[in-house]
Amino acid sequence: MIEAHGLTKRYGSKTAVDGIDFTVHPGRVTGFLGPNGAGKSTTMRMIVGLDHPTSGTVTVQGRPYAQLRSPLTEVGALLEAKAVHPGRTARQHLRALGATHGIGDKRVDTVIELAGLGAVASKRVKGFSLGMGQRLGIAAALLGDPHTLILDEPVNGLDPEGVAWVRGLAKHLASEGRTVFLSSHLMSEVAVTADDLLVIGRGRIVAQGRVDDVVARATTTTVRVRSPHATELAAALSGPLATVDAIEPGLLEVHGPSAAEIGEIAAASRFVLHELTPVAGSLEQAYMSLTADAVEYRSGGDDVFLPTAPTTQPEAQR
Ligand SMILES: Nc1ncnc2c1ncn2[C@@H]1O[C@H](COP(=O)(O)OP(=O)(O)OP(=O)(O)O)[C@@H](O)[C@H]1O
Repeated sequence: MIEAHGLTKRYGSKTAVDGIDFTVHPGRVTGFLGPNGAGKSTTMRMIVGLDHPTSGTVTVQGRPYAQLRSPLTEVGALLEAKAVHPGRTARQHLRALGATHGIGDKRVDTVIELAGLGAVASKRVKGFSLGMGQRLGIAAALLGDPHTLILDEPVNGLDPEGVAWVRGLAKHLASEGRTVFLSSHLMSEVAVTADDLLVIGRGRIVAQGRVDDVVARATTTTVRVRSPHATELAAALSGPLATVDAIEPGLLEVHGPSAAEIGEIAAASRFVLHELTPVAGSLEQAYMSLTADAVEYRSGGDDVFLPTAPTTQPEAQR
């Protein structure tokens, strides 16, 4: 379990993490989401003692990282800025790490195989692709068979097989009762991997809880309604509490009332329904809505990619 109380980190005048409280539970995968610069890496670095809080505390199994007796066997971390000697091979790197904790070659070989690095274990790390480097970082995090895993963007640079591997691995580790805390910008991946969410924006927690609950609170459920009486039904439904979009002839998307309420209204007017489907909001929609006010580095609009309109008429039209 990871617990933070009033956790704060300031760099000069910049408050990277602003007095946050959260709990990351064992036996679950917790996704850590937030826009660029929101404070995710800083928070993770504080959990593993690479940064010191300006104020507040963060503990793993009730203790600050610095007080853990055998850190590598208690907390495994994959953080972006990892120190890997480029001249070492993957196996040498893992053996050197293991040696600090009395972890033997057998375990090193196990994590090499687990991470799919068998074919390149004797190659120097400086020749590694981004994805191979990620796999090595994950192998290092697993080396001590820790009860808590902190993974900062673990799927960054991985091929589809690697992404699926991380997904399965995270779920498997959680099913063994371990605490798995991972950050990602890939909403589709988090949606299928995480049980819980912690969403941060500008250094503050903007949402936390079970994925389904966070999504349900941050989005509205839309109901797809197919009916030969769509036009009349749309008129009957429209009001201050409902918005109705006509998608195509005979198909409506209704925002506001529940499927049951729509069914009742349709029945009262004897409108036949061919479909009545609640469509839950997506994690991406929830994320966009939760962090809308917290995005510091926003992309330009679509128009920046579009060619500018010609200022002169083409020859043929003159
Ligand atoms: N060592 C540092 N010195 C000064 N400012 C820092 C330092 N580390 C982080 N920051 C600032 O703290 C804020 C939070 O950064 P952090 O890297 O934690 O964000 P993040 O959520 O991990 O972002 P990303 O998704 O882009 O990785 C940013 O404004 C960043 O510029």
